[in-house]
Amino acid sequence: MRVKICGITKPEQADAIAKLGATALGFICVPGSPRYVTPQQIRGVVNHLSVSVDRIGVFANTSTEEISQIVDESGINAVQLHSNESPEFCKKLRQALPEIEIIKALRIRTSECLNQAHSYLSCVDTLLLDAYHRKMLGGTGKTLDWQRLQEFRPSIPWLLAGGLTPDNVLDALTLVQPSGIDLSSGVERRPGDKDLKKVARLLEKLGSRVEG
Ligand SMILES: O=C(O)c1ccccc1N[C@@H]1O[C@H](COP(=O)(O)O)[C@@H](O)[C@H]1O
Repeated sequence: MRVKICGITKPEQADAIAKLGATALGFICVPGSPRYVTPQQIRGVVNHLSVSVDRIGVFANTSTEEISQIVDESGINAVQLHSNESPEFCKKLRQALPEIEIIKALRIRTSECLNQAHSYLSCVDTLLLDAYHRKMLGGTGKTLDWQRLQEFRPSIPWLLAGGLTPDNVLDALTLVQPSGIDLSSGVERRPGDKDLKKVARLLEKLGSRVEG
């Protein structure tokens, strides 16, 4: 299982989290988020890494041109689209960045929102489910109704996000079978400042479920 720790801002925390066994680090490229980092800051973190992990940039309604430029400048190898990006936009981005993993986040307000997944299956590599919040795009700490996700088995890999913590992650995983999980506020002291003890506890709880 993939384990993504999102909202990284500090080079030394990124390297420590990767060494603890996380398989992906997430960087918020959404201005206005308290976890926002510039492409140069991401480059600083990526250059500081001593182990190999996926480096995922999180975007919200950003143009393909701007995403391509940030990919070049920062050294990320995956792009997470966390707003209202259409399947057509995802196809255009795939053409612009054929080597880059594209992850489409769906913010789930009602069970019907899960039906949107079908439209993205042929144009992205991975889906991500996050909880809907009226005012915030992400990093909300709000959980999804895992019971209602039991039948969610898309034909492409998917990540479960939304309010996961070291304390509730195993409860979530007894109900749903995602290909990976994504945590931000559940493993931090304050936005952008990760709590390494919480990350260690998370990875300890996951044990052999984490992919090698
Ligand atoms: O974290 C943010 O500030 C953020 C801003 C804009 C879009 C997405 C954002 N974060 C995403 O939120 C989920 C997890 O949040 P949490 O674990 O509930 O705190 C994750 O997918 C992040 O990439």
